[in-house]
Amino acid sequence: MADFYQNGITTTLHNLSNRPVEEIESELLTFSKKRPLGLLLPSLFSELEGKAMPKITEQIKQVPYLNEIVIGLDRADLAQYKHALRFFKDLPQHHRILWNDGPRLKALDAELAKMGLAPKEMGKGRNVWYCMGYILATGRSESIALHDCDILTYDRSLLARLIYPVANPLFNYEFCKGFYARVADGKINGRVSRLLVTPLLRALKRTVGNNEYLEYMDSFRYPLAGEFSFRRDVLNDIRIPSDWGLEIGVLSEMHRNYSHNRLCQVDIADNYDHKHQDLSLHNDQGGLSKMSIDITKALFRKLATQGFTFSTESFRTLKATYFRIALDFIETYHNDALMNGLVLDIHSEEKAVEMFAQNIMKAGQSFLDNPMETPFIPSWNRVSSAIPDFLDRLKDAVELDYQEHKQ
Ligand SMILES: O=C(O)[C@H](O)COP(=O)(O)O
Repeated sequence: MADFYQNGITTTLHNLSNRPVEEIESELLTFSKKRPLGLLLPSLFSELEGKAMPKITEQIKQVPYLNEIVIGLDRADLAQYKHALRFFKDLPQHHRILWNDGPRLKALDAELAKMGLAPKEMGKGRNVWYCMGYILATGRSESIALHDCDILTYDRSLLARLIYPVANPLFNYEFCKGFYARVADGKINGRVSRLLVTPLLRALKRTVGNNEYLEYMDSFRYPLAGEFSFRRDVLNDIRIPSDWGLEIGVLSEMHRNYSHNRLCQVDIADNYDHKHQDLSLHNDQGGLSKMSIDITKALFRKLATQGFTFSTESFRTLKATYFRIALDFIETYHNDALMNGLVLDIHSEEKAVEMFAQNIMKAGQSFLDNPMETPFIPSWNRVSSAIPDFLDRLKDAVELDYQEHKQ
């Protein structure tokens, strides 16, 4: 059971009563008559063959209130796309799969690339972006939830709690971020969130000075959660990064576009486990190392748009401040773990913090070397203004793929 503390400037909706999921779902069903509800699932083909996705799909089959499910499928050849069509076939809700590697969607991507409008990197950001365009094109959903496809502890109450704040017509939220405790197998996980993001935000507050944006970011209990929900109009004017800065980038965009009372966060699960990546200590092009660089750059870029100037010296100071704060956090997490009978390996935590500290310098250097380089994908408003019928053709391409290959 959680407490009811409101931390910082973002409204927090807690789980104070463990309401039965059926009860929430029956409310959602009523809401869905006024605000049709959708679900966006960005997935890799390999996730269909993993442990999490079959269970997630079984749970979603029982969800009564969804008007549309949009699955973005990455890294699938034709046989794998057909496999995916079979995999999702029994979903009772209307659903379509964006076969991102298929010839039709690739041709559309090439058309955008010619005009400098296509995402520059493959990955979850790109996948989510195309699915968002598709949702705009179908107009079938008014409020939409998005969650990762590697959640091992998935239960359909996660979805119900995630979508509720943007589904209830009495609420005025445009966007809602999920949070949970990433505790599994007797361990406290969430290494990047705990050991990089929170201490870095605290260090930035100390070095660049207290700033409303940093306060806002720090008020999210799990800023890296891949789970969030939003009203459809959010999609027109959002610029999302195609790299690992996606989650931070989405929060930053919400900060730019809406006032605080339109944003909230919600407790969606008692615990959460997912696929864990390697730290990737010796290769900053992969694993949590690349993730930490992308995330740090996303924060620097946002602060630069607010008029802050950075230099090698300021990054050096930031690194030192971060390092001290992060080491103190390890002690806090360790004590929390001990009291709860959990395990926390101080040595691996310190190794992670040392790597993140180095990556703050790398992110800083890369920011100084290439100030104009951004991973942002253009907003759908911009694409539609350049190519007015693009969204319709995206919708048609998804439908043609489906009609051609469904069995
Ligand atoms: O949320 C995070 O911090 C990263 O996704 C890493 O998570 P993990 O430590 O649970 O693998």
